[in-house]
Amino acid sequence: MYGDKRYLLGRRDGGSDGLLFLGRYLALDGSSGSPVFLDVLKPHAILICGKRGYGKSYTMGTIIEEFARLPAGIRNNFSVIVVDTMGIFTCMGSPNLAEKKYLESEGLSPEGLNIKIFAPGIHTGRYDDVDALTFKIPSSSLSPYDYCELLGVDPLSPHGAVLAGAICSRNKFSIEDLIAEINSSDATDDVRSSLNGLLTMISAWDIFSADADYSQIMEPGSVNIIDLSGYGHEPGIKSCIVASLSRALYDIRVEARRKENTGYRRTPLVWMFIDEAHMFMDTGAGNVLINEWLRQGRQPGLSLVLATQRPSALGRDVLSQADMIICHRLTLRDDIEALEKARPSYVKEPVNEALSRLGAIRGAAVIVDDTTESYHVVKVRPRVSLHGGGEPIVRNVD
Ligand SMILES: Nc1ncnc2c1ncn2[C@@H]1O[C@H](COP(=O)(O)OP(=O)(O)OP(=O)(O)O)[C@@H](O)[C@H]1O
Repeated sequence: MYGDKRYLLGRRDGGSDGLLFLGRYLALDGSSGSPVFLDVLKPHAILICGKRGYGKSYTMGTIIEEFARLPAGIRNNFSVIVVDTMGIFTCMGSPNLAEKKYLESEGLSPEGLNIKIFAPGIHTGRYDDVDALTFKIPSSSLSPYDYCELLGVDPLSPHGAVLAGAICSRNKFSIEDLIAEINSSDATDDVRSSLNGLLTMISAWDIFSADADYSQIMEPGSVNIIDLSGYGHEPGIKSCIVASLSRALYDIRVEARRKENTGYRRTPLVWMFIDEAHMFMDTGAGNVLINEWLRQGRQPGLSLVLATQRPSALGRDVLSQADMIICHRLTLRDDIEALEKARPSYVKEPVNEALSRLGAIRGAAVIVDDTTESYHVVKVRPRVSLHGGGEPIVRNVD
């Protein structure tokens, strides 16, 4: 189906195991050429960027699909976790029937994938045809600083001090335990009542639990979509969830890695996908993602795929730590300059020239691969499962 010649990104030595089919080489005349594959035998940090509507989340979905389609022997090494801020990956359980012909031209056919969808308790009833599982984070997985950020409280204020005291007085707690602890403290009435109100508000978000853990999303071979789109107007809670998740998964994998040195792998390697990643970079979540996942994630086997419309908002660290950048059409000067500053010496062409080769083709991307020290122009393959990110189409309803 793929022919003889192929391009393998993210791996120097060949081999046919652990490959994701990403798409095909895109020639200047728009015709497609040899297939392009991504390695998953080693951990990777991948940044997908591009202007609105040119294929970031589609490409992310294609990579997720390829994990779901890996043979079980390889797939069971991984747990795939998708932080879905807009609820656009939740329809991957349905086939992409609209692209049947296009898929057939690639030797593929429409296919709904075996995915698990998680959502906060108050949002699990939003799905027509799937039973979403309830997602909770352990209340104790957030630091006093995270809580202060979430509640808009200055950590150095009396409110911050009382809150930190209540959090640090127990190893495991529910939000109700924190409220009780604060009510029985010798804080002033003013501090007690405002913390009470704020904690009651976050308790209503139905996401915290004293007993939650992440075992459900760490099943070998599983593809887990965590739909946070119900928290549309509360970016603070989304970043707390990402902070909790990324910190806990880091700890789980560091612990597992120690045991793997002497024995069998019981805890899967993690590939975490985060769309709209710029939302998280200036928060506690961004610290964990940059310092623990991007800088130290290789050894514990953590791979991160970030997508953003605004690479300039991610900061230099993210651009320099990514070992692969998949860049769809970009037109904002700030974003092009940010990538230009991070351009490795083996990319001979200035970024704006390389990007001009893409034209306005949706799904076309320049891929810079640090492992093979090369860059390529690729058209990402069509999706076999339904993509939820397209614009709604206006129809004449007369
Ligand atoms: N590789 C591709 N093959 C075919 N169509 C594609 C491809 N990539 C993108 N498209 C088309 O472009 C549309 C927009 O892509 P996508 O939803 O990924 O945009 P985006 O870059 O994530 O935008 P936003 O920033 O608004 O989320 C898709 O709905 C799809 O119709």
